Amino acid sequence: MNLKIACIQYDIEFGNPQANFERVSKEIEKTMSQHSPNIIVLPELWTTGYDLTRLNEIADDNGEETKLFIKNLAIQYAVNIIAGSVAKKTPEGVTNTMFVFNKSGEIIGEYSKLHLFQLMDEHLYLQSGSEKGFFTIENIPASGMICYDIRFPEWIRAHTTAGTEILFVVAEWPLPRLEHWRALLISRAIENQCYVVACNRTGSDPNNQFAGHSMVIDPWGSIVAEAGTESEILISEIELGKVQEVRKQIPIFQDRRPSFYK
Ligand SMILES: O=C(O)CCC(=O)C(=O)O
Repeated sequence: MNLKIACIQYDIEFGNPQANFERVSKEIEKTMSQHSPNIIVLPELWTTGYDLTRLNEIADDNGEETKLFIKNLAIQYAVNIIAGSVAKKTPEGVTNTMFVFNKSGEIIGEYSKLHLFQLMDEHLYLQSGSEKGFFTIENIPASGMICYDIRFPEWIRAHTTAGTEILFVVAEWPLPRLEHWRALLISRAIENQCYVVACNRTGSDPNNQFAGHSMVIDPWGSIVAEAGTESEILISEIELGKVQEVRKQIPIFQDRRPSFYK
């Protein structure tokens, strides 16, 4: 089975959800008319950016506005959407949360970032999630990860030992650590023998310049597609059969010795 995937990497407007909703609506319209993918992926915190000090004002109450907006687009274009992540206001605080919609507009996944990134003050303004990132998309077991999560191979392993074949990563990854981004994503694909589909943002905010370089990597670790540092729609086609092929050729999931890893 082949799937066409579009990662929409763009320059998020700092602290301006309305402008970002409008931008994403136009980008999805363009993506669908030019490429008709099966799945669209957006970056991390795409409604607000890292405007953390104003989250109380601009975070989305229980994610309701985002969910309605994405649901309508998914139905209108009959497309699955990994809706990056957004600042979701809950009674316990604000989480950095991914919503996943299928092409009928049903919500099929929700994941809140587990590892908060202290270098960008996330721990001061955000609450960590506590659930795994599993969902099933087009009958394929998949998982969502958010940015800093990719530095924790044990977290990702907890998803791939349970069957994940595609790892969707959404990010606001800064340019000075571009080579970490590339190396970590390629490593996660090789060691887990899964597809990695990673969507990063471009541009800058008052504190950081971001790397772009959204990437799609196959289970052998080969790069299927990679964007540059500017805004673009990165299109790729993935062949799901490759996951089982690679897992058969080098059977790491059978050869693991977890009793020695404690
Ligand atoms: O780990 C890194 O270097 C970047 C992480 C990050 O920017 C984030 O989690 O938002």
